[in-house]
Amino acid sequence: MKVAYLGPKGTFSEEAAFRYFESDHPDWTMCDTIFDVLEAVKNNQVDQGIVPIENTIEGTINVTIDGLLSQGLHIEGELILPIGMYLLGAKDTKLENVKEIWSIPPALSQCQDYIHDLKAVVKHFNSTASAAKAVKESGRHDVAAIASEWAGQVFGLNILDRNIQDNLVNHTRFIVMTKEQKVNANASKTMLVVSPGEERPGVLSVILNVFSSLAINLTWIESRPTKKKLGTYRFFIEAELGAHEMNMKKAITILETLGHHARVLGSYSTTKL
Ligand SMILES: O=C(O)C(=O)C[C@]1(C(=O)O)C=C[C@@H](O)C=C1
Repeated sequence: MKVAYLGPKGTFSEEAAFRYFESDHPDWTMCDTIFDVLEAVKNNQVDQGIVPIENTIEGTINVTIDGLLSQGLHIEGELILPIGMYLLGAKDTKLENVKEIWSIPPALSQCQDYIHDLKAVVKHFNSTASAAKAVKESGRHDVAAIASEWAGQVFGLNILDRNIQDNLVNHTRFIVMTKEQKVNANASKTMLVVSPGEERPGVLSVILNVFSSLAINLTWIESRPTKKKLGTYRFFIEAELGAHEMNMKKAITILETLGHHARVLGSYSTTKL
């Protein structure tokens, strides 16, 4: 089995991948960007890919949910990983001399208060670990990376500060994706994307009522623009019920009867670490 994740060595995605597939011993493929992971699954270069979808502080990772649709992928599993952000610098770098902080945008957003207090400017990288690698290679003492403690060890950087995220309790939810949809009779959740049949007042509340009337609990909802016309959206809805369950099948049938388009993006269970 081949599995792709966001590299280089030392990313949070790597930790998520290693822990999720612990006993499977897959062949690993490291990709340069989150989108490249999605594309590797779509192009059959790998059997599965694991990518971040949501963080406690930063919220939704849009490249993931937009890419799920554009690449026609399915969700097979989910893992929730605790995240501690570390400020890492080259040997002899002093915290008071750090003027620039490098990392991937979701990681920078998770540490906004800290960066503001430090009055540092930010520079975007494709991952926390690629930022850590660049700090090491730069040889500079006025820059630091936000990354994991493990990335610090991989690239031989010193810890300037630890747990610098805005909220101490911080998690990122990762999803495991495949190209083909598989039926999972033990799934406890379903992710749907619902495109309203027509834009009219209260359309979202009509859609949500379908779930509440069947006593289906929703765990996540995100609206994303259709990218075709300003003010038009589709809704990602995650429900706490497997797609094989009678009530979930009913909900989908009712949504379709009401003229909405409902597509199952996956049905899966959660692994919380
Ligand atoms: O850059 C990494 O280390 C990643 O695995 C990506 C990512 C993300 O984009 O959310 C994953 C978990 C953390 O929330 C921060 C970064």
